[in-house]
Amino acid sequence: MSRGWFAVTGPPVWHKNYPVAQGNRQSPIDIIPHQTSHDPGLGPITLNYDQCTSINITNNGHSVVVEFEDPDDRSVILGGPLDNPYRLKQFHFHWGGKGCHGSEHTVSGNSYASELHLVHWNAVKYKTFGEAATAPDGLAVLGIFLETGDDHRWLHMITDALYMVKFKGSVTDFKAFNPKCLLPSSLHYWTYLGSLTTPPLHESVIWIVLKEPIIVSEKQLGKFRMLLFTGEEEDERIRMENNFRPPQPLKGRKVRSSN
Ligand SMILES: NS(=O)(=O)c1ccc(C(=O)NCC(F)(F)F)cc1
Ligand SMILES: [Zn+2]
Repeated sequence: MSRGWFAVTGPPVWHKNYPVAQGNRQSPIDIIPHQTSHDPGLGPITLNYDQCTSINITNNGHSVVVEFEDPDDRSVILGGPLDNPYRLKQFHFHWGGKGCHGSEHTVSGNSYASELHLVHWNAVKYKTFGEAATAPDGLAVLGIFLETGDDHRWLHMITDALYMVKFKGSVTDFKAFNPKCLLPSSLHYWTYLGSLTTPPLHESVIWIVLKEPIIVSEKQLGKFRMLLFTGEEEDERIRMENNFRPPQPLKGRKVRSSN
């Protein structure tokens, strides 16, 4: 079947401009639960999001992103594999085409319908997000799988805003949204050292992937597919879908399990 636009301009050709695409700690990966090591020293993660300040929602041509104010430690992730608190910067999603799965990480070769990434940065050791994004312990991304089933009671707050950011480069206000409403009931996780999954693919991410997916409806997921990869001024309208990178070689890395 014809590989989509993202598959032609996307992952298979990234290594030409970003040789790190073939590096030793690339993401995503296939997580094989029984091959992960349970590390009793690995504590629980804590998400202090109650004082978070969301700013806007934007279509950056790769995904739809909700950005947060990060002038202080008002909203952080801490604990687990992290030595410092990491500040919430943004969250975004990856998804498939109609009926196709679209998560980035897979579990025993199985992919989920979609994957939510909450991106945090180490403001203790680095002065800016940009600096942290190039450091080996600069970022911590919390990955949450989305599985289709009933409507998610809060996801409509995001999907209702998507028509405002249909075109690449569009942005609209998105205040007072707390992503805590998008978490599953369990915070049990797998963790490993990896990278950004889109160019420049910096190997700067401590990945924390939750084991329990959240449930959203096919209808809600379908609204993400009305977004476009292309800008308002472009002739060709290319639907934003299948914006996920496939799993990358583990290269001997250990995946640890919280329990
Ligand atoms: N899909 S992901 O791995 O969570 C992911 C998270 C963040 C970024 C990002 O900020 N790129 C811009 C930067 F940092 F300047 F390179 C890209 C991908
Ligand atoms: Zn992502």
